[in-house]
Amino acid sequence: MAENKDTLYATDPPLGDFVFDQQVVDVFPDMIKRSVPGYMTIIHMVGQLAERYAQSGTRCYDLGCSLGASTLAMRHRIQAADVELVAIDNSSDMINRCKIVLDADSAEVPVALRCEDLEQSDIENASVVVMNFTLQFIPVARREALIRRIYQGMVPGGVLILSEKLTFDNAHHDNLMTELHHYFKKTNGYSEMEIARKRNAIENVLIPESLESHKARLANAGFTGTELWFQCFNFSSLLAFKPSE
Ligand SMILES: Nc1ncnc2c1ncn2[C@@H]1O[C@H](C[S@+](CC[C@H]([NH3+])C(=O)[O-])CC(=O)[O-])[C@@H](O)[C@H]1O
Ligand SMILES: O=C(O)C(=O)Cc1ccccc1
Repeated sequence: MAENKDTLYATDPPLGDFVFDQQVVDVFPDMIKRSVPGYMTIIHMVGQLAERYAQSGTRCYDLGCSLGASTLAMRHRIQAADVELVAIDNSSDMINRCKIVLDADSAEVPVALRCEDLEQSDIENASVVVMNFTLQFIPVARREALIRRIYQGMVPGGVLILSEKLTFDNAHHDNLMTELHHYFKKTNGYSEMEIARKRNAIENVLIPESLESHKARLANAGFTGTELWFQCFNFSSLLAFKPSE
């Protein structure tokens, strides 16, 4: 499928709050690659991690799957027998396009695609759960309940891969990371105007937290061995484990 360039914030009048609608779907692969440093590395490693941690007879979840990048990476690498992938997103525009992407792929692991609010979804018998830049869109006060439900739905020895945009408690470091991220976007062809408008559009929608807050929440829910395995500026990915019995 041809990849359309993201020019959503280049045109007047500027769009309102950011939503995952058809306009975003049409440019999403280009948008996320030019906006999230390390995105392709993280997707590649999600495949490797799923290969290692997927257990026979269990499910692997992609929560906030968008166009299914993590689902496809897992589907291409999982070797364990009798594994089902479950890809969930609450944007029907995303899910409709994701179905086309998955149908065009011939790998064998079955995928159940669900258009659901992941705060209401059943999560059961999961050996791998991926939340790749999705928790950041859930209201902060409801994040703990969701992380607990994920933990309850996992099998012993299961892994959660949690990728998030971060804030930093030190205001100087926080500004620096934001500047470095914006410079990354500039080098990827976004204008100062596009960067500023997108920043406004996501301000009330994408709420980043500190690494310490994420680690504390994961520990409260029962996860152990939480490690930061990837960071580029204010974009990160964590591994968290449900202990083996
Ligand atoms: N409550 C919710 N329930 C279900 N889905 C939701 C909810 N809230 C937001 N979403 C969905 O979470 C996704 C977040 S994008 C994930 C990228 C993908 N993981 C990727 O690896 O390419 C990240 C980004 O664009 O920064 C969108 O598709 C939303 O519709
Ligand atoms: O674009 C940004 O500035 C971001 O922080 C990342 C992002 C990527 C895709 C959708 C929303 C936010």
